[in-house]
Amino acid sequence: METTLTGNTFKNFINNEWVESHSQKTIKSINPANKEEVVGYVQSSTEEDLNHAVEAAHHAKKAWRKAGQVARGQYLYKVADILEENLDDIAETMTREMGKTLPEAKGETARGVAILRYYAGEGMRKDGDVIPSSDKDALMFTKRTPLGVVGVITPWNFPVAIPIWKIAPALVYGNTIVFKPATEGAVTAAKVIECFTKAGLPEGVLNFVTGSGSVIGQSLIDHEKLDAITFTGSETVGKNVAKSAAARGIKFQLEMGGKNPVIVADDADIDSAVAAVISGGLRSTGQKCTASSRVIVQDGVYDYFKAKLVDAVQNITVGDGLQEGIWMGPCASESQFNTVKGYIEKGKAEGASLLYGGEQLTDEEHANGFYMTPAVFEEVTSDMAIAREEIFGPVIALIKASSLEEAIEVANDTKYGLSASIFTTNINALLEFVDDIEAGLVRVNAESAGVELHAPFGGMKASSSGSREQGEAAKEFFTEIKTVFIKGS
Ligand SMILES: NC(=O)C1=CN([C@@H]2O[C@H](COP(=O)(O)OP(=O)(O)OC[C@H]3O[C@@H](n4cnc5c(N)ncnc54)[C@H](OP(=O)(O)O)[C@@H]3O)[C@@H](O)[C@H]2O)C=CC1
Ligand SMILES: O=C(O)CCC(=O)C(=O)O
Repeated sequence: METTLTGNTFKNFINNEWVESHSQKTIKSINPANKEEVVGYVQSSTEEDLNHAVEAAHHAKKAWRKAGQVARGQYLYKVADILEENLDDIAETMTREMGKTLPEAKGETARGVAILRYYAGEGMRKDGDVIPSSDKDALMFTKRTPLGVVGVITPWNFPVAIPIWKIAPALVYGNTIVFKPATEGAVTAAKVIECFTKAGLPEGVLNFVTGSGSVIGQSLIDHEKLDAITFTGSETVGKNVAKSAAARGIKFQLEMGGKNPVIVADDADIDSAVAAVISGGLRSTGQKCTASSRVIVQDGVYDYFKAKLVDAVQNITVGDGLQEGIWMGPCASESQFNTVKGYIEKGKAEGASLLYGGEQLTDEEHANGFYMTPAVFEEVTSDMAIAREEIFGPVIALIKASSLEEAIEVANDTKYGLSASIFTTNINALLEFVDDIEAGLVRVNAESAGVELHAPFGGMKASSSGSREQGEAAKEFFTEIKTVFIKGS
């Protein structure tokens, strides 16, 4: 990739220029597979940098709104092509920066390309409806209008897909942006932003500022010229984002944690259920908000399912995600590794039984990385921390249930409600599940993770702020509706 960015130091992008922070300081991003390796340096930005970015977005908003939806969509087609040309480099950077395996990183980057093309197409779709007026001589219609300057705060676990599924709809519907990525994924994010910049967006339309969440993130939300904020990350930070945004009366959208259940009924296809729990629970080292973390198994198949699951988990290869043959990479950071380790200890202390894994790998090949073997607990009860709190790591908790009703009750016994899945061949059971489960994503004979870019994405209860992202749902957040009534004089 051409270096509008210098070497492995990545700058902020403000008003169409790559600029250093006023702090003259950078933050080091390291490889979780090998902590000795520096992936790059990003700017440790100040409030002053952030203010420049918001001012730039504010000045650009009128012209961008007036550019029209069709023209805005055309930019996104260009970005998609540029991202596709740079897919290998960006995917490799993602693997080196946050640890997911290269095939997963390539898949995610390709998904970013597809999301861009989907929203590019939105450029040519309707932006309002004609509604018959009770006055026969009048014309009444709705017209969608952008919110203005939108703040985008994203996590590190999908450093390409999540920023794109927020930025692409925000842009096509006419908003300008200040984007603050997770520090842990900021080098990858800078490379994604470079694809946008190469498409020739007008000055100030897309601004990129890296730095500490508590400084840059909070100042962004509190900025008087910010018109809306979209956030994905932890529940703790999300709640604070909501409080600050509500205090200022701006629109906000939050996607936060999950404690996603998978029910395995007595009549399930056990091989499919095992494969789905492994993929849903352990892909990306369990670091997905949609990850399967509680597996509620009916007692008729419990022992058979458990034996097959443990057998399959034992075969998982853990290592550097850039290497062929590695199925699961390291935890994304030392702090994430310590969090997971803490939950393994808590699980044991609270009386759950560790069937397999949960061990730090310290041999020569793994000594420099944040590697943990995938863990499977049994005898887990709903009151234990490992059954209640989002771990965001490779930990599966098995819970036994004696009936479908009990399984659904246990599944719903959580403050979260993002994704839930059931494995059954009984139509009545699946219909009951679809009806009774408290989750935004309801999956039958499919893993709890896995998101379709053109379908609404989001959760119930503490998982989201009630709104949905992606597909057509994005339009609801990134626009407001004007109802226009016109009568000739
Ligand atoms: N739902 C999901 O998809 C995700 C859930 N999580 C959950 O959160 C836990 C912790 O992960 P973590 O990365 O620390 O998540 P955070 O919620 O801390 O980070 C998410 C984003 O918010 C930013 N941020 C941090 N503090 C503030 C603040 N006060 N105001 C505004 N923005 C802020 C972060 O910046 P910075 O990186 O600079 O701190 C990052 O860009 C995980 O273990 C997991 O349970 C995490 C990631 C994704
Ligand atoms: O399951 C997925 O593909 C997306 C999950 C997600 O959005 C997240 O973990 O933040």
